[in-house]
Amino acid sequence: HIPGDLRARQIDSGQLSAAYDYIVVGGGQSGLVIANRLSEDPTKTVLVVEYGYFDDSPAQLEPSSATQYLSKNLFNASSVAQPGLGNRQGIVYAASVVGGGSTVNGMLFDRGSADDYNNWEKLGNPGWGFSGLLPYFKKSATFTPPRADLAAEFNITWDIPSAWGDGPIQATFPDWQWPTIKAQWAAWTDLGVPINAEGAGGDAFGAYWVPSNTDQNYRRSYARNAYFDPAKNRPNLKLLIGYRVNEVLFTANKRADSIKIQARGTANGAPTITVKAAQEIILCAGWMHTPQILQRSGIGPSALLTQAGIPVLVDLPGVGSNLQDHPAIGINYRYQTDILPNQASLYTNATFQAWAAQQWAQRKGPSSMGVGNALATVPFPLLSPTYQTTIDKAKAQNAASYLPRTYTTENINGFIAQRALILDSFGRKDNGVVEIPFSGGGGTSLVLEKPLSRGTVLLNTADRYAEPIIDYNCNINPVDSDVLVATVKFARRWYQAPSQQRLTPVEQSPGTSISSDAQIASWAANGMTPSTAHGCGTAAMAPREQAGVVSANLTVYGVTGLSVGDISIIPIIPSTHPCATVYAIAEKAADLIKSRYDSSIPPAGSNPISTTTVISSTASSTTTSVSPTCTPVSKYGQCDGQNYSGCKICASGSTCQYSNPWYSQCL
Ligand SMILES: Cc1cc2nc3c(=O)[nH]c(=O)nc-3n(C[C@H](O)[C@H](O)[C@H](O)COP(=O)(O)OP(=O)(O)OC[C@H]3O[C@@H](n4cnc5c(N)ncnc54)[C@H](O)[C@@H]3O)c2cc1C
Repeated sequence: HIPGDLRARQIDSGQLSAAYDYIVVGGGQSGLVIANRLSEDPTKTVLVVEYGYFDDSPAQLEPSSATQYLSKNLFNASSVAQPGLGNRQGIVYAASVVGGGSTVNGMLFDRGSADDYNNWEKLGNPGWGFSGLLPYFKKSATFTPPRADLAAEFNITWDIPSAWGDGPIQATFPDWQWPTIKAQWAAWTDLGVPINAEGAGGDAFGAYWVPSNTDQNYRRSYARNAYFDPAKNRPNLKLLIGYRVNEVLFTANKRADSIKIQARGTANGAPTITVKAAQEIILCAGWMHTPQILQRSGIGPSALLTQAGIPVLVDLPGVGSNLQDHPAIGINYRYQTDILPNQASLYTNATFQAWAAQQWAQRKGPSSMGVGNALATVPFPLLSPTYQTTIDKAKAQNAASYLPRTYTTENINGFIAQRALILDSFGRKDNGVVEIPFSGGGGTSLVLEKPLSRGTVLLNTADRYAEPIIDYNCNINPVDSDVLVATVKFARRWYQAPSQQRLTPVEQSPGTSISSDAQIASWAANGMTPSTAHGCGTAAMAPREQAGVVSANLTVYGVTGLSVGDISIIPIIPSTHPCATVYAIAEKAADLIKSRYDSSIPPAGSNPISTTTVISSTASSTTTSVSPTCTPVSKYGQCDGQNYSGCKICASGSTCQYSNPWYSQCL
């Protein structure tokens, strides 16, 4: 169900204007933030083109959605076999729904440490240190404290002045915590891990509480309902869904002129529509597709483009390199003398279950929890007595030996510059190398926060419109394995710390038979995931000679009128779940874009699409058309689904709505 007011802003292809002042490619998390901010000025027109559809299911707003990751809202892709993981293929998470990752994610709403962002600045990006980003963190989010008795019982802490502002995204703590977590908190202190009162103000190291991005009724607060819906009365903001942006087209002097779009689900080579941008095109298609669109448009590593038969507009070796994520592995203990109630009580104890259901009917109790609200982000010196040996080993490495074979000198130099900063952070006590989330249960994840392995997202040269070839290159640098081995040993100490003993923890996995470093490393390689859905870095903000794709003002090197505003610009992955950081990036991007508004360019106006002048593509020779490609389906007709081969464009006044994999309907 789409409310009428929403429909008014949502357009179908027949309602497109020939040109807009700004075009945002991707109506995901960052795209909707940027579109909102740019359309605050009613004289500027903004078009957002999004491949996905709306997810209008109320269930998607519930805390339980935090772990659902519905495939209908994700791209269907996996990585190539990973030699560092016993040749297993890796899972790939990239959202394809209005609101993007913010619509589907786990709602754990944290930030990196100040040192993480300061590294971005030190890499050659003025204004991107923590002090430069903090105003944008504050501009994007509002924090509401939990109820006082819960905060007092669990010692939940926060510090509003240092971290929070009055932005559209709502953050708070759920109405519940599991009692066992108290012993777990105490165990950090047993091990000398500092407890920080607030992580979001730059102190995201040690152990700290993390709110969820929900409103006070524990409903998801995300890009769509916080940034897009409130803009409903703006006639200058338009969203086209169910369309894929194929390429950006350029004028002879390399100014981004327009985008070429194609209805979702139509065959490769099917007719396309071209829409012009007067001021700027902003790529917000996420870590997987922003580099792919650049590559298809002739901006990327020249060897790859040549292989794909794409004329090279700008040779930028950084496009699609520098892929980073947070690899992780689960560790599991059973508490033999568990405290009641615990997480299992929700399934095993009918009385508790009934009470929880009754509580949730009033939006209270355990069901208000998502994935949990406490993290330990452990600095290397606290994790392992041999941390300096690992740092020395990394410093002595020949960087190129562990980087993908496709990396050029620029890519290698970029990594060497990153490595110097990362290894400094390895030695610090105010930044963590590993994350251990805890919520009272016996199992947890051990998450590598600062991997040295780097991957790639490269165009499928045989079919540029197929999903790109993703290679995490995970666990290839042996230093990553060393850090993970140290983490497993440290996690065992945490479970065995005095404060946890009254729970009588018994190790289930990896199990006590896995004891030597080599055994732990092999267990990890065979079990770890290369991704915790934190893909980033594939159009990095860095100096061009270090394989940067965008400058510190987010414009793409070698062309004008084109920028990137999404997670791809992250040069070095921070020790945090990235959602809050993406909001800050997008808020800052919007300010940068506004500040370079070129008043000498005539406003785009609102001429209908039929007057569009088609600019020939430097990237591809597929035919371009400005009229709908088939007879639009009338309201209530089928418009998509497996084995459906009819027209996928809905008649004016209705849009194609997903019902299930077999059926979408014009509504
Ligand atoms: C399953 C999952 C769980 C996560 N859990 C957490 C969490 O608990 N905490 C946290 O902090 N972070 C989490 N994240 C990460 C966070 O949500 C993402 O990093 C963030 O949303 C990325 O924002 P983005 O704007 O860069 O990209 P996205 O939000 O992914 O937006 C990209 C958009 O572009 C569209 N698009 C792609 N290609 C094209 C094209 N060719 N044409 C038109 N449109 C296109 C896509 O459909 C998508 O909507 C999670 C992510 C996922 C996927």
